[in-house]
Amino acid sequence: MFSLSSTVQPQVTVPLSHLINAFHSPKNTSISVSASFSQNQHRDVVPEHEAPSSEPILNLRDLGLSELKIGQIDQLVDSLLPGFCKGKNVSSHWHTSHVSAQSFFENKYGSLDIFSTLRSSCLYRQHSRTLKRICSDLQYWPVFVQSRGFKTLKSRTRRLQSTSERLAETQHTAPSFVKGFLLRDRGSDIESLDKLMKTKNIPEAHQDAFKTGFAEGFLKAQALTQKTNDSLRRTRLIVFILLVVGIYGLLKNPFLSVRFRTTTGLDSAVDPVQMKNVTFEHVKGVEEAKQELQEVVEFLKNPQKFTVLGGKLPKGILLVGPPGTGKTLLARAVAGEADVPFYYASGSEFDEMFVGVGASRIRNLFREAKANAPCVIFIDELDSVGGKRIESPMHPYSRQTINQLLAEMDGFKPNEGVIIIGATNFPEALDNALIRPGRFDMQVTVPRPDVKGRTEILKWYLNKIKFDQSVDPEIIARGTVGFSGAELENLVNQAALKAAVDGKEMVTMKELEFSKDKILMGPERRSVEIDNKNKTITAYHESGHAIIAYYTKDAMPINKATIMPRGPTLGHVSLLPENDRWNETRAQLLAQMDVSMGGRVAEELIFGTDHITTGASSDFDNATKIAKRMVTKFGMSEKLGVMTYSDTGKLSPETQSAIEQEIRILLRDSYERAKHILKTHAKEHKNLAEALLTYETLDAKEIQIVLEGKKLEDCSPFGLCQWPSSSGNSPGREEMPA
Ligand SMILES: Nc1ncnc2c1ncn2[C@@H]1O[C@H](COP(=O)(O)OP(=O)(O)OP(=O)(O)O)[C@@H](O)[C@H]1O
Ligand SMILES: [Zn+2]
Repeated sequence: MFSLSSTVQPQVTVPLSHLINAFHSPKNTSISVSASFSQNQHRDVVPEHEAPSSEPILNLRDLGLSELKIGQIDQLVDSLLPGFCKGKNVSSHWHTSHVSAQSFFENKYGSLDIFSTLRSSCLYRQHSRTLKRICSDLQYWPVFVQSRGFKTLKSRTRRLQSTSERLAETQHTAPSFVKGFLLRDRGSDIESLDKLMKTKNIPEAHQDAFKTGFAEGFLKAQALTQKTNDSLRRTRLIVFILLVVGIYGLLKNPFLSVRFRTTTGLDSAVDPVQMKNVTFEHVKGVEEAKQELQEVVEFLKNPQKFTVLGGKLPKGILLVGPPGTGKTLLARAVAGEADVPFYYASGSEFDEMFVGVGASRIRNLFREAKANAPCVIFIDELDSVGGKRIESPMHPYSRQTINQLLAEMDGFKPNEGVIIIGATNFPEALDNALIRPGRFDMQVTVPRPDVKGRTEILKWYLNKIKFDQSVDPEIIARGTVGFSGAELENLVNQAALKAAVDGKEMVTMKELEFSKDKILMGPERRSVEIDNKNKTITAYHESGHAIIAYYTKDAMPINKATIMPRGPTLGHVSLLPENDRWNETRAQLLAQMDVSMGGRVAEELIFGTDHITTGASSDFDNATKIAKRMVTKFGMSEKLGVMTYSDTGKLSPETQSAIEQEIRILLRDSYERAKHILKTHAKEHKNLAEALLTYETLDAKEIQIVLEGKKLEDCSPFGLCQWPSSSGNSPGREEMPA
């Protein structure tokens, strides 16, 4: 007797000892997968003498029986059950057709149709009903459904053939560990042997062989389960190693490690950076701040010099100033000058949603720094960690973090060699406890650079690029009031990019002016189609501003006039103060108002009252602001006297109307002065507007040439004209009326 167990394709498993006697020696084949059975279900049916654990278990295919012929099956049955086939040579209709059916099956599936082979055997012919039922049941028997874990297998009643094909395919393509998952024990799906034999009415005589077959299958399944478990264990080990390597890689990646650090708090603060390459030489235009920090450098270099006299140096230094003025650069320079480690931390790194994470980062940072003293700890955006200790849903644990910072600052001695430099744009937002003596007790202001500082910064960054000798950094510095060091660096960089785009070999004033205007007013809008009428209005409007600026003594010198649309404007005139203005005189304020009025006055004089445009609104804004400040803040109105009026909404109606009256008078007078100048210089006004229509942009020298009545085309680059000095104070300037 033999039992059938199925794998990828139906296989027949028989007790090996019987088979070896009956047939030729076994062949090894590639993969043999047997159905797995529940150990609990079948352990009791394994005959001990039949299944020694050392005996290799093979199925028909292992034994080279996939090419089983009918005669061989009969022979097999005969050897297993002597006399079983004797005298039972019953002819069958299968006999004539099985060869073609079998070869068809082999052609189509590349393997033997074991069922048709079985059907042709004497076993089948003798017990056709029983075996037919077994064969047909086996096609739906759950033992075949080894890929039940797959969603593609929709029901238990799927046909054996398709299941086998699918599994066969998976076997070829899937890696071994997947196969392990595929072939996991499905014991609960398998009917017990006793039950099966009862329901299938197996004759008494055949039951032993059936049970033996089952036992063989069971042992086979056990061997397979062992193999699967090994492969799973190997897979888990590989996955674990990959995971460890992956996490290590993430931590080593600088960008990711920062992210990791900010989200886990598992790190030990930051790695120190040696700042040898950044010194005070790299920081320009902030001389006072550098001088103040020089003594800190001395302390870091030679702490004994200070401790001998019993002096104490501040533990913390607070750098206060607008963004981009070089606070971080200064802190780096302190570490670089002293040649000590520099620990950088941004306040926002300590701002955490999770309790204790921010505080633990502070602890780690200070622990590392103390271990490496002397050193500099720099905390950027100090206000985000050391802000006033208020409970807020946005920063639920800020109180804890700042307390930790205070504790750490108290926890080391002043002369321990750790200097903490904090930077903030909002010193007023800092917690008072943080700025008391003993903590951040030294405050250094880092302001926006003045014209001298800007010139130095521009020169520093110009020296890093190729620039033409005609470039005058001071002119750019004068036109960049309020620019920070970072903005000036950006200006030079943008000029270099522009020169590269235009295919120039070096940066000239043109590119520097271009990038300045771009930063101040937005990019050029060359693509904007402006009709001639509007262009003409713009040219006369801008010339109006330029003429007033040129002929008014206290106005700032002109730098440039253009009718190239840029940002929200259709054109503009830029004026350059000779120096940064710390104070402005009444005459200078009135001159600024007059220059603002020049645009509208020009429109009115040239095109008539009915054709004035909306283009002067920002000019009026500007002029009105100046007039209002003169009256309400600077005590420059005779009628209202030397008094400030801060909240004009709370003033009496009389005072309010008096203020309005004064402002109106100032603006009206300004308008009249501008009108007078433009009427007086109508010819120059016209020449300048036409030059602008022709050349689009004119610089200070070109404007002066036009206003002196010369033609620009006569002044070739070969020097036919004498360029006037660039001081900007034209000889034609009129005295400002009082
Ligand atoms: N005074 C300066 N001299 C030279 N370069 C400067 C100066 N100020 C700023 N820079 C340039 O601008 C960059 C940014 O400056 P930095 O980060 O030091 O400014 P910050 O004051 O710390 O700004 P924030 O307050 O936004 O942190 C610097 O790396 C440097 O290249
Ligand atoms: Zn204007």
